[in-house]
Amino acid sequence: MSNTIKELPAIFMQDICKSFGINENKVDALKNINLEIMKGEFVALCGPSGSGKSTLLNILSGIDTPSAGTVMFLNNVLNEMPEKRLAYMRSKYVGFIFQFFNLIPVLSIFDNVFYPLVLNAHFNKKEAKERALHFLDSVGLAHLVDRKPGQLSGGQQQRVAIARALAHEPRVVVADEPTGNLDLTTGEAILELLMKINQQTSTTFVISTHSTQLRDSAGRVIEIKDGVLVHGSDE
Ligand SMILES: Nc1ncnc2c1ncn2[C@@H]1O[C@H](COP(=O)(O)OP(=O)(O)OP(=O)(O)O)[C@@H](O)[C@H]1O
Repeated sequence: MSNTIKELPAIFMQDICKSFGINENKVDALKNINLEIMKGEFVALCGPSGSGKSTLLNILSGIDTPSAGTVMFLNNVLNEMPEKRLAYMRSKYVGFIFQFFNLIPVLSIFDNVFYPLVLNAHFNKKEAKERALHFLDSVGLAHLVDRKPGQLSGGQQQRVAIARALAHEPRVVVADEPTGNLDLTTGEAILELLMKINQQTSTTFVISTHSTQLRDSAGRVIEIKDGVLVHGSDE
């Protein structure tokens, strides 16, 4: 008998369906999705506009709940979890990166990373300060911490968002078109940074993208079309 114990996936989805609206307005955004993503994977989620990428990311990270099926995140069943525990799971184990950065414009770069650590991840102020400075340094922004987001380039703002997403050392980073608002060269630099972090920390990355470069570099490509996985699923 083999002694090999199969590693549990970071994310497991079984027969996931998600519908929005009712009657003639009903949209079946996800149809019977089956998917496993292992710890440390770097996954690109590709598909045309409206194919269900954001919906899939929202469900696997506990932002939204499925209409049917089972979703497990780090061995916790998410679909019936009370919102309070879901919020705890998200703040502790997930880092989010968005297309439009979602930084708070009135706060400094430092405070954009520092406050979520104190308010959401419940670090004390000393540790939050050390972490904020360390992660801003690791994305090459130590010299800009006193600026406001509006005083940075798009690529620099996305680096702040990456530092914010990583500063609590999440198990999974979910990025919804992180290079979608950046020029090609800046997008490539951001992609390289994400891949470097993935290799150094074995944090799991799930990234929705239209970028061919990201698709070519990812460890695995999952393709979705009209709410159905057409490539890269577990069936
Ligand atoms: N809150 C909602 N209410 C109603 N319909 C929704 C909602 N969110 C998404 N949809 C619909 O679900 C389908 C999938 O949308 P989703 O945003 O997941 O696509 P996407 O692949 O991320 O698109 P894009 O690349 O343009 O961001 C679309 O038909 C969309 O109109």
